[in-house]
Order: sequence, then C-alpha cells, then structure tokens
Amino acid sequence: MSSPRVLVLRAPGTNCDEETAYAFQRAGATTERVHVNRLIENPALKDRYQILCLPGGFSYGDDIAAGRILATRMRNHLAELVDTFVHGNGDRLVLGICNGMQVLMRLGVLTENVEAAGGHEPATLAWNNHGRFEDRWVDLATDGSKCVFLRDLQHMYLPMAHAEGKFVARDQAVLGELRGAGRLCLRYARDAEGSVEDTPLEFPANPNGADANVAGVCDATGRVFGLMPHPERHIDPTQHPYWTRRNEQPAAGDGLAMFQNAVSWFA
Ligand SMILES: NC(=O)CC[C@H](N)C(=O)O
Repeated sequence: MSSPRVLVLRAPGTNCDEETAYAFQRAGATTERVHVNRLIENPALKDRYQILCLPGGFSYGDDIAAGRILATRMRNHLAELVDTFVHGNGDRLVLGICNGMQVLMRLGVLTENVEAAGGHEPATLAWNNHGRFEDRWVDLATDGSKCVFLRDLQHMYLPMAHAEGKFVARDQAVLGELRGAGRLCLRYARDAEGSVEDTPLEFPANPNGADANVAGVCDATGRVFGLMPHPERHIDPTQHPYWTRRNEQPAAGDGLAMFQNAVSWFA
C-alpha cells in the first residue's frame, strides 16, 4: 500500500482538523475530515481508513474535562472503531494531537495494560501548573525507539497551546512502568540540545509542570501515540517564529517528519 487513508475525526469545537489533514497530505497521505456523528450513523465507514487522527481543539467546549465528552461518545458509540484502530490486526495507526491526546487519555488507550494501585486511572492530563491556557514554542526531546511516529527523530521545536495538558501519573510505579517500556516517548527539553530528563524542568521549558516532562505517550506497540504539542503547526520552515533571522532555511518544519514517518510505515 503506498498512500494510507487518514480519518481526521471532527466533533463540535474541533479547530485543527484542516491543518492536520493538510500535514498528512504534505506527507503523501489521503485524508478525509469526518464528523463524529457521521461515523456513529455509519460505523462501517471506519473500514476505509488506515490511520485514525484526533486533531486539536475544544471538542464539546472542554466541558466536564477536555476530551471527556468526545471520549465518552466514542466509548459508548464507536467502541468497535476504537478497537479496530488500537488493536485490530495491528496494521493501523492512531494519532491524537493536543485535544486528541486528551481524548485518547480519557479513553485509556495510552496507558493500556498499566495497572494503578486501587484500580485508579493510571495517569491523566490535569490543568497546567499556573492554571491558565499557555501558548508557546517548546523544545522537545524524543525517546523515539518505540513510537512509529517518532522514528529517527531526536529533537523537535513545536508550538504547544493548551490549558489541560499536565501529564500526571497516579504514582511512581506507574511512571516507572511507562518509562521502562519506552512509552514516555516525547518530553519537554531544556533547549535545542536537551535530551530526555526525568526531573521536571522549570517553566517555561516544561510549560505545564508535567511529571517527568512528559509531552507525549504511546501504547505498548508504538502504533498509538498522543502528544500535547502541535506538529501540524510546524510543517513549513516559515512557520518557525525566527525564520526571517535564519540565513538558511531547512527543507521542512520539524513537525512534518512525524507525518512522513506515519505514511512511510505503510510503504
Ligand atoms: N489546542 C488544543 O487542542 C487545546 C486543548 C484543550 N482545549 C485545552 O485547552 O487544554
């Protein structure tokens, strides 16, 4: 298969679906933006796609908790779709960006197979430490050995823009298990040379106070990935905030490689 088909799932309040579809197209994929209600009406639509992408935004107005309502609708009405993409034959990919990661976290697929003491949720995304929406560019380091989307990437410079993005693990055992399995695969970093660090960095390097500087988590197979920063907002070099000050422009923005990795997985 050369060009995978991407289902970019929309809901009321989604606002990054066009940019995300565009990023996948630039990487060589075919995309369709489909409203969640269309999928609930016609669940068989899922069979047309190899990649499920949940883009960023404010689905259902972030009511109750960001991502909670869309995740609940998916759990109750699209369980087969979720199961097909997350498990199935292991031949599909799932990507959640920002609000999309919030949905994947609420669905439990990013922390699947990790038990927390007392049967609690193993991890969640809480409000940023300073209690506000934060919008800034961040340095990211990858431990990309496991995650399909981060293959061969060491560093990315991407914008983040969220209020409820602080990754919090239930306890050290959960954190240790996820880390040991290589699932804490994207971290906020000190600077462009920064590598993966476990001790939380000061604001603004760690913009929300996340445990172990976690910015993205993948499932046990590396095919299901959620991240809080926005790779679709750094596809072209001219989206870099200092692009006019650089003497030479790189061929692409840092985010494009993630989408290319997804597409080439199907080659
Ligand atoms: N950019 C986004 O997807 C925002 C996510 C969510 N609405 C939040 O503020 O936390």
